[in-house]
Amino acid sequence: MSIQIDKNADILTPPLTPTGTGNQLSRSPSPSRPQTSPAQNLLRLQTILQNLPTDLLKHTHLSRVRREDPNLFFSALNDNLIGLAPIVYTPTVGEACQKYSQVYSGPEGLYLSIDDKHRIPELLAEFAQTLKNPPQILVVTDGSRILGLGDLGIGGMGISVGKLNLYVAGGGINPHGCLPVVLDMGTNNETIRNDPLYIGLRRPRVGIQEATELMDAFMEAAASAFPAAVIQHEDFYSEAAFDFLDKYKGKYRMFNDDIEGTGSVILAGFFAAAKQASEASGKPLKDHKVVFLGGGSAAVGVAREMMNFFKMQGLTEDEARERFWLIDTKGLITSTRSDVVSGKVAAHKRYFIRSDTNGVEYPSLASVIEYVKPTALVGLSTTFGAFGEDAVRRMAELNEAPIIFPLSNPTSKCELAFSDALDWTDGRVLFASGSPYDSIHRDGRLREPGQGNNFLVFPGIGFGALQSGAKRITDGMITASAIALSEALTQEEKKMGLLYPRLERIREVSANVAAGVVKAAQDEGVDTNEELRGLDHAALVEKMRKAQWWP
Ligand SMILES: NC(=O)C1=CN([C@@H]2O[C@H](COP(=O)(O)OP(=O)(O)OC[C@H]3O[C@@H](n4cnc5c(N)ncnc54)[C@H](O)[C@@H]3O)[C@@H](O)[C@H]2O)C=CC1
Ligand SMILES: CC(=O)C(=O)O
Ligand SMILES: [Mg+2]
Repeated sequence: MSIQIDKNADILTPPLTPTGTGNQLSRSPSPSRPQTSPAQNLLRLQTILQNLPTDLLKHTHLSRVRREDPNLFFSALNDNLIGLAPIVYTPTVGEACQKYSQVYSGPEGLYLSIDDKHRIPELLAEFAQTLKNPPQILVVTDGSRILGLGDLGIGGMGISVGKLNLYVAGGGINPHGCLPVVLDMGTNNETIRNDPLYIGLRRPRVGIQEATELMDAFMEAAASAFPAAVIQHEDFYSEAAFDFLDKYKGKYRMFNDDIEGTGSVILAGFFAAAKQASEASGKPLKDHKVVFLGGGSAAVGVAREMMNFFKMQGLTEDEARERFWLIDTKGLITSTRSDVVSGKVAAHKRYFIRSDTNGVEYPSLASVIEYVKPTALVGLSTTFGAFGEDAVRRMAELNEAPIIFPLSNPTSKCELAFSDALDWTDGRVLFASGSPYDSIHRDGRLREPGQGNNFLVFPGIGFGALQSGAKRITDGMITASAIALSEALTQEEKKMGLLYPRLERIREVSANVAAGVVKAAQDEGVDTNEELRGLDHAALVEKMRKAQWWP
């Protein structure tokens, strides 16, 4: 398959109208068309959504609305983000990616094929000419690890679109500056490959060498065609994710959302949770012990970023690393495990290998909990229900306020449901999941689950990088995004014991995150926007708020 360019829908939304407002609502009404007001359109859309029987149908209907009338789509999202985020994003976006070819109704972004790897610059230059506005944010995936659902091939386009929906709704990026991209490198998922409706390449996924050739060409051509844009890498399988991040981070204005965005959001939630847990136990913050179920891009990215928590408590790097225990399908990652001894263990796991287990192996979560006696459990294992009743009850015996973050997406892959977490810990759990759960009334009190999902930071990271004109997205900018998110909690939210700010305030929170990112870019000397220099946090937040796009 070659590049697909739809000149009317080549970017998340249709092109701008001649009046430059980019939406249908502002067009002069045609005498032959019935009149309808924006308020009526919004009410009509809400009514239609209420009457559609499944979340997938709501998702596909909303996708169509976004392409036809972005102003209406983003009005609806802003009006009810809590209700619609689970439809346009996780969990429903997972099903939409799985069934992408079955419900496909037209191009939503840029589809590039491995077959075209030798003419990527030419294709991107041609594509750039069709755009009325240069893209500001590109979200690119190869579809190889979509949420916890595995290789979905070209269906990965759905996740690029979903992320950009939240860039607009949550971060205030102009939708006409959003470009979703999927790189079609084949797929190892035989079910979708054999589906007669599949619209991607019907062949096994290419190896890492060929994938890197396409990525090299894409990164170079995208940075050249859209020099001001931020490029977000999304849902690459873990080995590729780390390889690409290491290779491009120092060269292009890019970041990896699963490694760095997730690292940031979980560091922020852990600041709040560890403080509450230590207040309950009387134990120092530096004594927290964190067990991860999972050793992929998300787990290693989060553990790496959470090292900053312990360094801030005065620990050295080696001491901070000692606070983490990572479990993968073969058990606790130890220096004596056979794949480690033979050198076969994936490179990204090596940093967290435990070499203090005296030759004893810990093959299961239960055995690691007994050995470590952790204060926190983090799930990034793609395994539904992996935090079972015994493990959770044991965490509640060991801790006054156990920290349990089942973060795998979508809900069908989540390690622990919120209701079970409350039941099995007598309500003492400090909880955050990757996909949303409803609040629960318990013991006369409303318990609100945290949503530890990178959507709380990536819009601010991208927006801050854009506004500061950052040449690169540094580690310091990522950590600053986490600190800004944790500091965005209001007194009332803290009093309620929340780990994250409420979603209703996402625009304000994203402006705070972006301001933190801008300041870090300035401190690290990678910013180019001189106008923002010398401003304090409040003034930067004000600048970010004013720069946000509204429907
Ligand atoms: N909440 C959030 O914001 C985010 C959540 N995630 C979620 O994290 C999950 C993992 O993503 P990646 O690390 O990129 O995937 P991955 O597939 O590379 O990693 C999964 C890891 O879990 C391990 N694993 C699988 N089953 C296991 C089991 N039963 N017991 C112990 N370990 C097991 C595997 O060995 C592997 O190390 C996905 O579900 C994804 O949706 C990813 C990014 C952000
Ligand atoms: C949230 C996200 O980025 C993921 O689950 O992959
Ligand atoms: Mg992701």
